[in-house]
Amino acid sequence: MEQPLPKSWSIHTRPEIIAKYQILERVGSGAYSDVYKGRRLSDNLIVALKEVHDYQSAFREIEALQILQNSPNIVVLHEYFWREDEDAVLVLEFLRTDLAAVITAAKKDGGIGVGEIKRWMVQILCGVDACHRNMIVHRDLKPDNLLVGDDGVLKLADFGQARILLEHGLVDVNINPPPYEPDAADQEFNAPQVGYGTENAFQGGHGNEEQGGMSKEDYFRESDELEVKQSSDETDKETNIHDENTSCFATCTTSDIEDDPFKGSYSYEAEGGDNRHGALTSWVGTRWFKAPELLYGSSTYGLEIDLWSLGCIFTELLTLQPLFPGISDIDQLSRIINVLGNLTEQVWPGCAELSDYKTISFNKVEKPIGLESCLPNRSADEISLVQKLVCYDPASRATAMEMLHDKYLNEEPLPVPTSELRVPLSKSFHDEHSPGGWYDDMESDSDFDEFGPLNVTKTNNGFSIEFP
Ligand SMILES: Nc1ncnc2c1ncn2[C@@H]1O[C@H](COP(=O)(O)OP(=O)(O)OP(=O)(O)O)[C@@H](O)[C@H]1O
Repeated sequence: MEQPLPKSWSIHTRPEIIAKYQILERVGSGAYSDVYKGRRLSDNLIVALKEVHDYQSAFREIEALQILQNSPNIVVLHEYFWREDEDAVLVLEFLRTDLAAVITAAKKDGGIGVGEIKRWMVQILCGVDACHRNMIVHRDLKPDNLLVGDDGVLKLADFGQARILLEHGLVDVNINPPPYEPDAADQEFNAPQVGYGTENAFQGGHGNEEQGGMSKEDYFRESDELEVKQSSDETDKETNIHDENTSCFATCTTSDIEDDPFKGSYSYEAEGGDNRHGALTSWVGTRWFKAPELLYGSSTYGLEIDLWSLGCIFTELLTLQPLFPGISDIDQLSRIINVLGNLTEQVWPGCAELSDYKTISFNKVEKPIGLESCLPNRSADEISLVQKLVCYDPASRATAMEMLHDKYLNEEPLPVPTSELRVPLSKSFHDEHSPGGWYDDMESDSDFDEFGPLNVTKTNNGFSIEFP
């Protein structure tokens, strides 16, 4: 009988991984992961090895990527390694840079041409459309999570916060067969199998953005039907805040001011397991790209939160500046209100039902500055494109599919071919995309990283680690 592999505490000592991959330098880390460049020993293919230290994040990323594998603008998951009590390691296609680096480089290079902007937008929209057709809400769209290859192809990545709002079969039973057969142990959560998933596992076919058109109404109605209300208002001490930049007074609860940095960016615990029909947490996403319904604590949001983020990303492509660079959740809302005006039932019927609507109130903004002021020197079509996404009422936001048909993207100057996109040679460390700068400063979980690549060899007693 085959002996089970010994459990290891680091990617460098995982026999099943080092048997297939040479682990090269660490190329990035996030709140719950470390990412290494790797080389597949069988054919020298360069890959990214993403070691995910959080169970739920790993679960969600694998599940979403399995469904989206046929989509050209979604990062390829070659295979994954996951055994009980160990971190999951995802083997992803390696993409050298990202849209944040493109924007940073463009600041030095005198901007991005309109044809280039349009090609970036089309690629982002194709990726988001693929997600939304499969009822996957990404929940953390931002330039850093839009990876770019040397050939200019852009791919959505970092699905650690993604949620599937419907069972796959409900979208279209014929075109979206379940990507895997969970074994008995996994059925409770309908989880990706803990074990090894390989490219072969994907051959059964998955949701494809080129198939299975749904009307916008169906697309969103099905999402709406799943929305579940959660009343989790916690009464807290009232405080007045004055935002210097926006001259906007807010009355709110103290819980927001003593902003837990994690609240602004990540939390999975609030949702528990993978209860697709349960309430959703509003503690997702990165603040600058966060839709107002999330900032007001909604637990009943849908795919539209991604559309708001898209509007913020598109504005940044057009102006090379973040649209709403808030320094706390209250500051974030205050900036939005200064631009769009006060949030009322007139502009968004039903907004008073948002869980924090009554606990956060802003003084009346007599003259909102309007999105056009945030897009100086941009055309009316460009402003209108952003306005279709950055609007209060989620139901009014244009879908990714509708945006792909937008006049702006289909008229001269047309999107340039991907091969003509200027791709920066290296990935800059773009602090401006780190709200508060806190997560770039976070220490890595990997104890080896400070020492660079290590020589790890198997001995009779375990492993020998040689520091260079
Ligand atoms: N496929 C890839 N190819 C190259 N680099 C990658 C790849 N995936 C991730 N990275 C790098 O690793 C970093 C962290 O990855 P990712 O954002 O997926 O992890 P995360 O823990 O979910 O991060 P975050 O805290 O930003 O949500 C990325 O910013 C990127 O620099």
